[in-house]
Amino acid sequence: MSKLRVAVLGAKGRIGSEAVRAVEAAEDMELVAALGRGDKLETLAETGAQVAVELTTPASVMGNLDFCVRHGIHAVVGTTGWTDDRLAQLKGWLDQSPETGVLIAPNFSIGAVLTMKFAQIAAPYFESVEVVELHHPNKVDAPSGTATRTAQLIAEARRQAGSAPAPDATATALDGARGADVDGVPVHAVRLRGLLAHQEVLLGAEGETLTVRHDSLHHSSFMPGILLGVRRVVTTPGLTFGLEHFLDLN
Ligand SMILES: NC(=O)C1=CN([C@@H]2O[C@H](COP(=O)(O)OP(=O)(O)OC[C@H]3O[C@@H](n4cnc5c(N)ncnc54)[C@H](OP(=O)(O)O)[C@@H]3O)[C@@H](O)[C@H]2O)C=CC1
Ligand SMILES: O=C(O)C1=N[C@H](C(=O)O)C[C@H](O)C1
Repeated sequence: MSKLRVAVLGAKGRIGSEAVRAVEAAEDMELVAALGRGDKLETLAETGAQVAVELTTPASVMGNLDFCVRHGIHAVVGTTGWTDDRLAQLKGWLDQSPETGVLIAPNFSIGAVLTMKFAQIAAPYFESVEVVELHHPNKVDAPSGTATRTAQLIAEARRQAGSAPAPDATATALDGARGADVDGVPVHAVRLRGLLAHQEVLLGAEGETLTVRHDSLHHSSFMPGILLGVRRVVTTPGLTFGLEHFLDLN
């Protein structure tokens, strides 16, 4: 069986360098390119890359995906910063290249994917729900992509169930004190030396609370999800948003 030809973009970064090692260690994959900032994207075509693993920055990701999709190179994307406008632009590119697949995974770790699922299930059963994400202080975006997605999924679950808005009597507040409002769900971001990537979903009802917490303690937690994404994206044309779709959780 021929090996999947894989490239990593953002190969010198925190998660990118771990992904390079994971692809090199995977028996069914061959690392054909490891690109950093300033390296030519043409290398992807020249080396015959079938899948690009995109782990750069919100400022770089769109240019890289434009190139990949135009060249029929599938992509597995962990980079954050996804807005409705960006997703619409990407879908437009994919319409012009209907055999190409792109997976965007707000989080590649199984625990984080399950946290999102559990939060979605629990959200309609509690009056109050808030999300707290905690990350290393080198992270450039807030709130995290995972927390944003979690809040969107919670909001959708509550909408579908006809849940009332969460109670909150706050009449005065300093800017930011109640967090960011993501689809009506407060999301709080902590940046702390010593942390990597952590999230708590706090749910409250009369007389009880439920906390769903996940901790990524090392970048290795993201690698099985990235490798699964690479294996599945080559046979999944179009846009897939969320690793759960490749885990058959839906
Ligand atoms: N989905 C998931 O499970 C996870 C997602 N992430 C996300 O992945 C992204 C990267 O995170 P992290 O590794 O911590 O960040 P880093 O800053 O450590 O890494 C990003 C790397 O990308 C490089 N880069 C920037 N632009 C380009 C470009 N155009 N082409 C190639 N390389 C480029 C940077 O170079 P330079 O240093 O020169 O700028 C840097 O080496 C973030 O958006 C983060 O949120 C992170 C962990 C898990
Ligand atoms: O920047 C990080 O480190 C991470 N980014 C992703 C996010 O924003 O959700 C995934 C994980 O939280 C680590």
